[in-house]
Amino acid sequence: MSHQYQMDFPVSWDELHRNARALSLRLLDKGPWKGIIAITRGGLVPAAILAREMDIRLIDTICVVSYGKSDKGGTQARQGELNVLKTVEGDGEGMLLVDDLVDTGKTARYVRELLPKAHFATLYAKPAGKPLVDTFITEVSQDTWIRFPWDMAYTFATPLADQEK
Ligand SMILES: O=P(O)(O)OC[C@H]1O[C@H](OP(=O)(O)OP(=O)(O)O)[C@H](O)[C@@H]1O
Ligand SMILES: Nc1nc2[nH]cnc2c(=O)[nH]1
Ligand SMILES: [Mg+2]
Repeated sequence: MSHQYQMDFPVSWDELHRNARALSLRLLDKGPWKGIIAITRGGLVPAAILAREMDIRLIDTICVVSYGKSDKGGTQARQGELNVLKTVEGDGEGMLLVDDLVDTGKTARYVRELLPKAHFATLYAKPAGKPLVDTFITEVSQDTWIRFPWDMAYTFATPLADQEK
């Protein structure tokens, strides 16, 4: 987590599932959809839940790597380049483009340019990226780092009274 993030926002599997179902409900009303394009890797789990809820069988991916990883395993401020490993054909018409979140909007800007007619949906949005998303569920502040359940493990928590001041 880089210094620009002051707050930690851990998301449980239950919470993620609930949010993904809420997103499905919103998107069902806006369909019909031909298929889903998941933005790897973060969009993969949300895409699987949406596909199940909306009975969508056609799932494609845009595979991107964002450079600028921090030594804590998090992602630094998005100054780095996007390395595109796989893209999709067409203009995205009738397709749902899915990611877990928008932060600075760098990834969103790239995929929107690539697929201008796709409907871009995320579970979480921060203010800088929000204008680039068509549908999202939960807004968090720009200085919040979201921790997804696939990045976490159950571990011992030191009692507050024993923690160093
Ligand atoms: O709005 P931005 O500043 O572009 O940030 C948002 C992107 O960052 C995260 O992906 P990341 O590049 O960390 O890779 P991952 O999905 O493989 O974990 C997240 O899944 C979004 O795709
Ligand atoms: N896990 C995670 N990845 C990100 N990439 C950009 N912002 C975030 C965030 O808040 N959490
Ligand atoms: Mg991602």
